[in-house]
Amino acid sequence: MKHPTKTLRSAPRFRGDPATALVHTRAELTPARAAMPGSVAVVMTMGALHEGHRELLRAAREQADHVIATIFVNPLQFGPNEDFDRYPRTLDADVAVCAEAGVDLVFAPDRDEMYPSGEPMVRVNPGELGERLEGASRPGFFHGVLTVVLKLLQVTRPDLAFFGEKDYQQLTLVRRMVRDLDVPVRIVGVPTVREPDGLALSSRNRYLTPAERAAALTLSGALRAGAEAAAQGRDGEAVARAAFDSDAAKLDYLVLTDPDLGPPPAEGPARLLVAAWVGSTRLIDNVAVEVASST
Ligand SMILES: Nc1ncnc2c1ncn2[C@@H]1O[C@H](COP(=O)(O)OP(=O)(O)OP(=O)(O)O)[C@@H](O)[C@H]1O
Ligand SMILES: CC(C)(CO)[C@@H](O)C(=O)[O-]
Ligand code: BAL
Repeated sequence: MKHPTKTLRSAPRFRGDPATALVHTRAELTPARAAMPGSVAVVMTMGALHEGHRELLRAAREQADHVIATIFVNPLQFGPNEDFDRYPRTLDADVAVCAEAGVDLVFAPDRDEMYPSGEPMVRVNPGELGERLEGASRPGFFHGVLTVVLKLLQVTRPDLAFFGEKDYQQLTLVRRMVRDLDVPVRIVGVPTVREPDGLALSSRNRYLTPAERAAALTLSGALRAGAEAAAQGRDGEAVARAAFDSDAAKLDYLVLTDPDLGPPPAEGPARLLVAAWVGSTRLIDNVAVEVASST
């Protein structure tokens, strides 16, 4: 069911849709945001929207009076040899998804709008957690992510902001940033949406050939095996490594941690995380684990 939305009179309508406005500049965003009474949620994306993003939008729609979606492929978080140029850009389809999900306002700035002075001199430092896992393979990645997340929080001024657990380290660091820097917003994590066969939805899945799509199942398969083993008191990380098919994909990391990405607990809630290359595509995934004591 489409949730009712309140019309914002001060912003241009997307293709005449009465409920969803599309804006590209802060000058347009500011009055449209100011015209939103009640609570506001933001869902930040890089576009190429899929069912995972739809779940974030649904959760936001349920928990706030108004929803703002942002669509911006942030150059600051891409390394020099990464896929910034290749990243899918499907704005028309994305705005249609947002309209269908009952989003009030889509903010889709270009690079100059977000970074009018070029590369920002001042950036958010994610600390040592930003150097591990994703940060080890993608130097500067979390500086870029947290900087743009903070900027988008400043311009949208939401009460709630929704992030997917698929990017678990990102979610963890956004929570830390908000706490450490006293940003007045509540961060809401949304469980990972998967294909029926277990593959975590990701915009980068579009890069996969059919053979690579099949090979990519080794990520979720290994996590499942590891989680089951840990729940039975066995070494979840070791079992997951053994289950990972290194002919199908090239492993980057596969680690068991505590829920805050610290050392793994002997017992209780934990997280198992994986990153791997499938052909030229780098994919990540993770699951919640309940470690049973081995004694
Ligand atoms: N399968 C998913 N389930 C839940 N949330 C998701 C899923 N995929 C992405 N998200 C969330 O959507 C938000 C926007 O992510 P983004 O636009 O980068 O999509 P993505 O699929 O993660 O792309 P990429 O393939 O580049 O990693 C993030 O908070 C991300 O965690
Ligand atoms: C949070 C985010 C939109 C910042 O560019 C991006 O990292 C993403 O899509 O997960
Ligand atoms: N999905 C997180 C953003 C990125 O991988 O660049």
